[in-house]
Amino acid sequence: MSEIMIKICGLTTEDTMRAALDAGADMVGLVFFPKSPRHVSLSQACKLADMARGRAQVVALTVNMDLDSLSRINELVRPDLFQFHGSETPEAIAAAKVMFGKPVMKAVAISSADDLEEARFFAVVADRLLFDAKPPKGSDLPGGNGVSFDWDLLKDLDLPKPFMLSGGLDPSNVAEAIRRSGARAVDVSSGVERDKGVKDIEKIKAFVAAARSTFAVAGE
Ligand SMILES: O=C(O)c1ccccc1NCC(=O)[C@H](O)[C@H](O)COP(=O)(O)O
Repeated sequence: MSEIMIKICGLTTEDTMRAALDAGADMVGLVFFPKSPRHVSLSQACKLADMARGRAQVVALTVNMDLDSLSRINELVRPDLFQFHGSETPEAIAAAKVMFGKPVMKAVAISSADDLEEARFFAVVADRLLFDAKPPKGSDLPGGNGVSFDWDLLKDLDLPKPFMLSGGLDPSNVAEAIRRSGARAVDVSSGVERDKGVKDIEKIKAFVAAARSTFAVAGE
């Protein structure tokens, strides 16, 4: 496995999925949230997941979804892990983990050091945490808003589970974000798009290259 883990989230087309896989993404995210411009139907998701299987981990991203709907995604799409990006409780996350027997990642919205305390509750049940910025006021989306938070807050963070950094990353700032936060895993959506919900192949390649080269420089 690469030394920096890279997730490209919100892929909706075969071309952009192929670009993410060819660029060497470790994880690819499929969004199941109808309000999102990146929402995929179950049939689209099955096709995209089949392309990725064996090349990258397929992440099913959901927001406050009930167990029946999660089960349908699990059976049909067969993701490698679930990402919960809503206000799911630790109990709901634990229930899904037991039911599906798969790793789960919980998104935690950060705007100040106090928010990191919430992460400690989720670190008990989730396999990984994903730190994202709080959504701007009035946003319909709990994530994928292209907004960043103070990366320095994560420096020297002592948690029993690994974390992934997300929120407002792009090819031009991912290097600095990795250096300042100490993250060993990064996630991007808007920062590799040319329009809201429309991924850009060149930006995907540039993001993966920038994240990987940063780790090599930082590790010297
Ligand atoms: O991407 C979405 O549309 C989305 C919708 C609902 C919940 C979460 C969503 N995305 C979450 C992600 O994993 C994003 O990659 C993460 O929030 C970073 O997004 P961005 O700031 O746009 O890179």
